Amino acid sequence: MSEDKIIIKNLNKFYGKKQALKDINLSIEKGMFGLLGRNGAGKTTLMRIIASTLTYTSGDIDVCGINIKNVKQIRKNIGYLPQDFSIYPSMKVYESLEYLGCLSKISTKVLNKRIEYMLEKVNLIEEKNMKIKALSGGMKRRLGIAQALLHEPKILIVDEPTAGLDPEERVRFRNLLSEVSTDRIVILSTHIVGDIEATCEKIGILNEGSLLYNGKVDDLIEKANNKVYKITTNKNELPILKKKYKITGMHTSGDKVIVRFISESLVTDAELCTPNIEDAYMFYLDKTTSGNGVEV
Ligand SMILES: Nc1ncnc2c1ncn2[C@@H]1O[C@H](COP(=O)(O)OP(=O)(O)OP(=O)(O)O)[C@@H](O)[C@H]1O
Repeated sequence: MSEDKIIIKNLNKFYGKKQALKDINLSIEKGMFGLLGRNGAGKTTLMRIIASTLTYTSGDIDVCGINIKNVKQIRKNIGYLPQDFSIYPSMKVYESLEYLGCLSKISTKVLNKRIEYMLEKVNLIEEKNMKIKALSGGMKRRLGIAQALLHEPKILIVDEPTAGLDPEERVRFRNLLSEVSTDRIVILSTHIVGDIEATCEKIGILNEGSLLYNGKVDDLIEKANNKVYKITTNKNELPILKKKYKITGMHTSGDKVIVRFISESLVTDAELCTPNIEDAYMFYLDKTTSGNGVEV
């Protein structure tokens, strides 16, 4: 049903002469959807257009049965955590949510209950009287999720949320996103492949404004089957390997270097490995942008 989906048709976006999105066709359903791409691929542009904070040049978008032109209705249905989320540093956590809730015209009676509920959910109840400037980076991101969900939207859009977080906070944040995606659409935009692997069943890969891949993570990984190898070598041999293959990982141990790489043809003196999403992403990006094409 279109009430549960975001449907994007022939979407184009120009900034002056620069085309940031090229004829995007995409359908996003309930659950976590990962939007992956290099810096400048067009992720933020797409996120902001869906969140109705940026206009598009041509095409059409339907957000849970509402046309994108109906900005007021769209905003009621969307919670957005931008890449550069910031709020008055001298405000306290609870106070800031009260302030944002008032701006969203949530009645005071409902608002206090929602704030308590959201602070529990994002694990910030003990910090509710702390000033925002005293929060850690991870806490600030979690507060960002609380503010984005305060008006109970059907869709949550999160742009590059884990940059700069320590490993424990990153895992905690990812788990929070997975939890909130059980009853809504969550779009996670990132260039960190590990964030996607841990949370998303479906992904889209953007490159220079074009959607290169749209489908299941497992199907993408399948494409790199029998193409990922591991070899133990020494530092002198490294430049030769780098010239010959696409390197996806390197681990130094004393004089030895263990190199993980992609090869389309059989490499008899290296060990074949099970691909992970990072290998598959590198393989797919390389194939589809080198002009050789990839079997789909
Ligand atoms: N306001 C703007 N004016 C002109 N060009 C822009 C503007 N905003 C973005 N662009 C360009 O559009 C392209 C897509 O940018 P966008 O920020 O959407 O990419 P991104 O995938 O989110 O990158 P990042 O991961 O670095 O945030 C880039 O080439 C960028 O330079």
